[in-house]
Amino acid sequence: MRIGILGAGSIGLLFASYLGKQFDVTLFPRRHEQMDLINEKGVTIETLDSTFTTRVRATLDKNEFNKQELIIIAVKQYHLENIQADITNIHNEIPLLFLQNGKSHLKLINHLEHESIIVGSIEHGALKINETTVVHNGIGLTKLAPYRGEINRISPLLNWHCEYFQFKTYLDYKEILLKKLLVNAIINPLTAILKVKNGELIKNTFFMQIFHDLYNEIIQLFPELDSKIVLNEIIRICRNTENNESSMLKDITLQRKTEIDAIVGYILELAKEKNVQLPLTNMVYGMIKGMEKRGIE
Ligand SMILES: NC(=O)C1=CN([C@@H]2O[C@H](COP(=O)(O)OP(=O)(O)OC[C@H]3O[C@@H](n4cnc5c(N)ncnc54)[C@H](OP(=O)(O)O)[C@@H]3O)[C@@H](O)[C@H]2O)C=CC1
Ligand SMILES: CC(C)(CO)C(=O)C(=O)O
Repeated sequence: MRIGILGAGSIGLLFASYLGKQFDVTLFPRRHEQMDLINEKGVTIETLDSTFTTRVRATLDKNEFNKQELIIIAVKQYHLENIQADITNIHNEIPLLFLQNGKSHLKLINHLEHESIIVGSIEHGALKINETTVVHNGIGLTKLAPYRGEINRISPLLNWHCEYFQFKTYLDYKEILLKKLLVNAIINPLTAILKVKNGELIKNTFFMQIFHDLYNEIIQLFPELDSKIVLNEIIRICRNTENNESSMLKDITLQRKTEIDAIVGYILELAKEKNVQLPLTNMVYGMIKGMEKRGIE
């Protein structure tokens, strides 16, 4: 199966390293410099117990999209607008897989005319440390569900077994995205504000109290979910990715824009519609927006 990966950041490199062991992978980075380095050195991954390099191709040639049998979109939410035209030009019969945190990408996806669109929720922790190297800091699942069309179009991927890199399919994309939204609404801003790795949130009793308070405030918006089960899932992901720096902490450290609007902003919009006050969530949102502004100025 020929797989194209659009975006060669933490997640793009993570997917390329594992999938490149089994499939014919082409990475589509944004910059020439990164393309050359990937073509020269391959992609190296550091896992808990080993380091290995996978040879994959990298290109900036967008015509190559249409030679793929699956395109994985591994850019941030706020990059999607810039690549919307590229995605629209991909032939409609090529399946697309979107891996973004948050839920804002659903608006863009809805406008696409592709026959098969899959959305994913990643529970791995990954950190790009240079243009060709990623550290796999937390082993988790990638949950996939069809947004439109048949998920079986990517059955070679679904049937492939790799111990540290597993996929599981679900029927209801709304449920997996909503649960992941809650994971990111708690872990990402708190780790970015407190400047701690994910595991610290559940090891430090004071941080854990803040975690619970924020969670209890947000979960009231979603009476359809079992509060205890979701809480345990968030704690499980924190534990599995204990050594990871969340993608939001990474963005704040590098003074980049974060995905706060697609995650916490989305929840605040929903609260407004439901006429529910979320003071803690508002505060957390303001803190991240303020830190972002300070970084960008
Ligand atoms: N990292 C993690 O542990 C996890 C991340 N996620 C989610 O996965 C998604 C990707 O995150 P992550 O990999 O961490 O983000 P990164 O910021 O590490 O990577 C994003 C990449 O997209 C590239 N990019 C931006 N615009 C373009 C473009 N026009 N063409 C090609 N490439 C482009 C950037 O290139 P450049 O370097 O040139 O700017 C960058 O390499 C996010 O939605 C995130 O929330 C989900 C779970 C875990
Ligand atoms: C799974 C988790 C919390 C890993 O850090 C993540 O989604 C992120 O960092 O964005």
